[in-house]
Amino acid sequence: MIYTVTFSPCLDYAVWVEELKPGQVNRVEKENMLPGGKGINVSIVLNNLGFESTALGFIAGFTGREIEKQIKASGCHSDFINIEKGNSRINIKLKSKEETDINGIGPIIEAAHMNQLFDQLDQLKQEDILVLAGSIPSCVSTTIYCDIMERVQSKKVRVVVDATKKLLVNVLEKKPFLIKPNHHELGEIFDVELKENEEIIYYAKKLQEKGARNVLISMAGDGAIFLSENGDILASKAPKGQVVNSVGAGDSMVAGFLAGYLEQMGYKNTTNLYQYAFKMGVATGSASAFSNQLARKEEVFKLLKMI
Ligand SMILES: Nc1ncnc2c1ncn2[C@@H]1O[C@H](COP(=O)(O)OP(=O)(O)OP(=O)(O)O)[C@@H](O)[C@H]1O
Ligand SMILES: O=P(O)(O)OC[C@@]1(O)O[C@H](CO)[C@@H](O)[C@@H]1O
Repeated sequence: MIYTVTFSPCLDYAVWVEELKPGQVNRVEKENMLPGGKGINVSIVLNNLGFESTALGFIAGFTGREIEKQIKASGCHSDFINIEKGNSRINIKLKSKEETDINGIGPIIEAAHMNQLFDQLDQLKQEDILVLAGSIPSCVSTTIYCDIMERVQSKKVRVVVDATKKLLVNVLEKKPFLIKPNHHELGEIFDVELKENEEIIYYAKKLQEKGARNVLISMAGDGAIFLSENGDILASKAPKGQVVNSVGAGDSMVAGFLAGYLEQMGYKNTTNLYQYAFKMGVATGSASAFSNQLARKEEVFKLLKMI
């Protein structure tokens, strides 16, 4: 079974404004509101690709109820922990000449809520996959993903981490199965700005040396680079297309990678295991970027042929 954990789920309120005029009243041309948060996006895309998962995490208030309702309606399993005070975030995704994100704060997670999550994680079984993705509220320690990995360590759970800065660096010693920073986030860790593939590979290797088994670096419209635990280094350009909404492209990439990996494992085909998973990741990320909603199977397989 695959489990995703989103500490701070949200409603993503995407608005399209032809020309944004700061300091004035702007009227939107188009809008939509979808459940979001990185782990939740991974669960939704896995479901679109035909893989079951359960979305875990913390929700609160009327926004939390809407997130849960929409996730259920999409056919995903969820088992959220309810926080009594506050509301889950509404994150604004402003589409104009540039894409601007304004992400909310979200409710306070207390020790009792955290214990509930640990109780859920104790139910994980040997060989399950656990995706820890997204930011954490400031009341939670940046060792939390590492603490979770420690809790499930004896079960050989394959853990995927999509996080930034210390939250990501702190898990490396626990040998996560996969990490997926984008190239800006990779640069941020080492306080450098990364442009060339050679530089990106150099710093991605450093994360591998610190413990990550597989490292996937996404580069938005420039594609992605992958360093496998077998020592292979793969690079792919992103397929060309019309970008509609790239929110969740990175999460879709994680879901596509896992779907590709599990598909090949199902066929007991380990020869091109990571190559196929990587291609599926790129295709799924781009399928999300080229669409108003998260990637769907048909679009993914169309793009896969172009990679
Ligand atoms: N403009 C684009 N054109 C084509 N493909 C794209 C574009 N943006 C994203 N993608 C695809 O999605 C993948 C992941 O994108 P990106 O690097 O933006 O992830 P991210 O920064 O983690 O995004 P997010 O946090 O919004 O999920 C890319 O490697 C690429 O395959
Ligand atoms: O604030 P975080 O947790 O880092 O990111 C949250 C978020 O930007 O990530 C997803 C896209 O990856 C969106 O659905 C959501 O709004």
